[in-house]
Amino acid sequence: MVAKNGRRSWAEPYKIKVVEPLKTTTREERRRAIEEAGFNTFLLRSEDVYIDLLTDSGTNAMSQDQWAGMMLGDEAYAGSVNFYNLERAVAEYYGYPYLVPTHQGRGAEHILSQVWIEPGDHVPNNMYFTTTREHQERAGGTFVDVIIDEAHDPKSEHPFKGNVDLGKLGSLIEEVGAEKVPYVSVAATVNMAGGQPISLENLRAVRELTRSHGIKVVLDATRAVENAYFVKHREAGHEGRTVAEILHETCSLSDAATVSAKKDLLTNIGGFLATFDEELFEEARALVVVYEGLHTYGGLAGRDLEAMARGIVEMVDEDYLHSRIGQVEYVGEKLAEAGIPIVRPVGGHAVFLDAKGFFPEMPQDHFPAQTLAAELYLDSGVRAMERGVVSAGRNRETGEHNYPSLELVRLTFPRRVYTQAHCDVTVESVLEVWNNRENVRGLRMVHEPKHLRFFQARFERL
Ligand SMILES: Cc1ncc(COP(=O)(O)O)c(C=O)c1O
Ligand SMILES: N[C@@H](Cc1ccc(O)cc1)C(=O)O
Repeated sequence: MVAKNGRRSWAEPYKIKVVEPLKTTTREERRRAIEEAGFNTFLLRSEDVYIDLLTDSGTNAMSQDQWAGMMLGDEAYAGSVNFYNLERAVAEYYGYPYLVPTHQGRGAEHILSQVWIEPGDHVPNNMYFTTTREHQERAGGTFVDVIIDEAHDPKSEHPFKGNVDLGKLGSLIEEVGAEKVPYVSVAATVNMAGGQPISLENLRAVRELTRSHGIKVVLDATRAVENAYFVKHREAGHEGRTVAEILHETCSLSDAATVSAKKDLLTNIGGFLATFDEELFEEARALVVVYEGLHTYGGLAGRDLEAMARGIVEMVDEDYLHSRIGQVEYVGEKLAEAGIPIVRPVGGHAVFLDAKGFFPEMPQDHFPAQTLAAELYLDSGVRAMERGVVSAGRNRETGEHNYPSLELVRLTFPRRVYTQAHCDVTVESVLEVWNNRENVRGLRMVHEPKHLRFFQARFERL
């Protein structure tokens, strides 16, 4: 990868002005902390964490321009100037003329699902995302996975593992009837598959196929900028375009988008639903006041809306993106060189460790990925996230665990936060756990919440 100015290095195009001290802990302190947390990294206190790779969501470092914008927050209940700044930025960079702000991504998913899904409908997705599927099912829909098979294979080097399998989509429409498919839910990039992109060619084909049936396309554009970066660098014919142009075209192939602004937009909170569809806009505006707040703030402060508006301008800066994706790739390549099983190719926001590769003998209901995340924390205080059977939850009909083929641990990189030395410490710790993997026992679940269980489930050692 070569940056705009011809640099090969992914060195950061910014310098550090404010620092937040990190605490280091002893192994004994970490043992106590992870036991108290029921071996669930979501239940650790962040002050007990050294390098926090739990998520890239809301954990970004804002720029001086964003912080300056925070001081210009217009905290009016209605018609804040910051809302109009955001509306303008969304229209310019994403292309959608209609905007409904929400407190974060799942607020937008909730409203969209309530408006467009009827009980008995089927909603095809390029793999599931936890909150997206939850809202689709709560609205009475049935989630259907239509991603290509390669996405379920950690070793496949397919450059666009986020692609929709048009055969699977076509069969679903034939089987249940187009009137039972309100929209196709397309994520760019696909979080649970390893931060993998969808190609523009595939998205265009999805658009063609659905148009003839009157089925809408909804983009989960949470990491659509990172997706556009991959399109530029991996898809033939796009190398000469800007990421901003590719983002615009991506959105133009959808009817609406839900966005968690806590990722691409380089903020700590926020989200929105944006659309070309005036009818959806009217209905969403009517619902947002019930669940989130008035339609010009959607549960956010004026200053948050301003940080989002300014983040939109920064997110398409290609030197920034080169460094952001380059950092994740650096960690992935170091791990791969050392023979650690990871999801290939390395995705946009995270490196995913293949827990089945670490513990090939461990049954999936002993929670290999949950176990691996706990071991990593114990070793160094690096916090990662389980993305396997715990995250997949239970089948609503049979009550059995859903057993996903991917049993992963996600090392997720906040934007503009950690240095190369932090990356090196992380790699060393993964290698240490890898070298000691034979002595590790799995876990038993002792507390299981009803919804999105991975957030609060508790475990004990077997
Ligand atoms: C792909 C994707 N969609 C939707 C969401 C939901 O966003 P939020 O956490 O802001 O509610 C997230 C993260 O949660 C995500 O990664
Ligand atoms: N979207 C965020 C936060 C989140 C994490 C896990 C979830 O299953 C849901 C939301 C992320 O991917 O990190």
